[in-house]
Amino acid sequence: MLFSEVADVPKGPKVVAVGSFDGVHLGHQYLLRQALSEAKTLKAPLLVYTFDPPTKVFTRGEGFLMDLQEKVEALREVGVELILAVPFNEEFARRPPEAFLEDLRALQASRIYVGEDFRFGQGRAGGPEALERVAPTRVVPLLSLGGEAVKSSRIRALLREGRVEEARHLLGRLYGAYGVVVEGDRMGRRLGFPTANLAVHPLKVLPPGVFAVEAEGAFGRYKGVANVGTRPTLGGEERRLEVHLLGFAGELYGEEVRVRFLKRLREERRFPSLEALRAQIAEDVAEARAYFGL
Ligand SMILES: Cc1cc2nc3c(=O)[nH]c(=O)nc-3n(C[C@H](O)[C@H](O)[C@H](O)COP(=O)(O)O)c2cc1C
Ligand SMILES: Nc1ncnc2c1ncn2[C@@H]1O[C@H](COP(=O)(O)OP(=O)(O)O)[C@@H](O)[C@H]1O
Repeated sequence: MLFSEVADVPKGPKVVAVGSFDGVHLGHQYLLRQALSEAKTLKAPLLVYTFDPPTKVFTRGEGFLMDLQEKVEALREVGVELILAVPFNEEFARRPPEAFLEDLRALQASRIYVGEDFRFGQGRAGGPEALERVAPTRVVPLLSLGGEAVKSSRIRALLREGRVEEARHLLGRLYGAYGVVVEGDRMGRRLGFPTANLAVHPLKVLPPGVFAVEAEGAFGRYKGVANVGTRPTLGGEERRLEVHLLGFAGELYGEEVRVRFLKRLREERRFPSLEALRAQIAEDVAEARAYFGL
């Protein structure tokens, strides 16, 4: 169950895990598993109290790894059933730490779980000591992999460089994006490789480059090749995510498509001619086919 207001959450004592949980990565999963296990012992439900958008997206204009729909799905996969996602805006950011403690009291928190770096309230004034005034608080140390803490910002940085395989390793799942198929410039068909152009939220972090992907929707599940970039060969400007599905023929306009990034094939480049671009895309398809064993 998903709620957006404290008052709507069912009554009764509960374990509350608080955070932005952007990406629901391995560090988040590590924290949530501990919270779920203690909830089981206490015979109380676990509530994840999260912020939409993630606080840093709002305060620093950073991109996000997951929108609320994706986050809810990932939390459910970890076994979380109760989610409170409060809209994080100007007004919420200005709330004093005490207002947040009031929320936790109203939620009847009997245990609180936060990551080591969690701060709350205006000016990040509140920390774990203050949470202890509401309920015993477990401060979970940041999980480390490869000698570095697993953090959403580290995953965002990897993705900004197109490093989807390393991001997958820290996320514990493939990185994905989704959107409704919109009309493009109708060049794909002329090139021999029709591409579904996905309307993706402008703040969604997308890895630049050409990738072997899986694509899924009401139309089925396909392997494919995707390009994330501005299409410099065609003088494009805005960022796009386009996917060509292998072995598919049909109409996709208006369909929702979800793409998962498996392997980076190369950088996007500017080609001297459409013919050179076409030849390169044919090579990308051959490389993806080999990767998938098709
Ligand atoms: C696998 C793949 C790789 C691509 N690589 C490039 C690239 O390196 N440079 C580029 O300018 N466009 C690249 N494109 C984008 C094509 O220019 C684009 O698919 C074509 O313009 C069709 O656009 P449309 O869907 O708007 O008709 C690539 C597309 C695909 C599917
Ligand atoms: N194998 C395929 N992969 C992706 N889209 C396909 C495929 N076959 C047909 N299509 C359809 O063709 C459209 C893309 O053709 P394209 O010429 O690139 O047009 P547009 O510029 O409007 O994207 C897709 O939106 C989809 O409806």
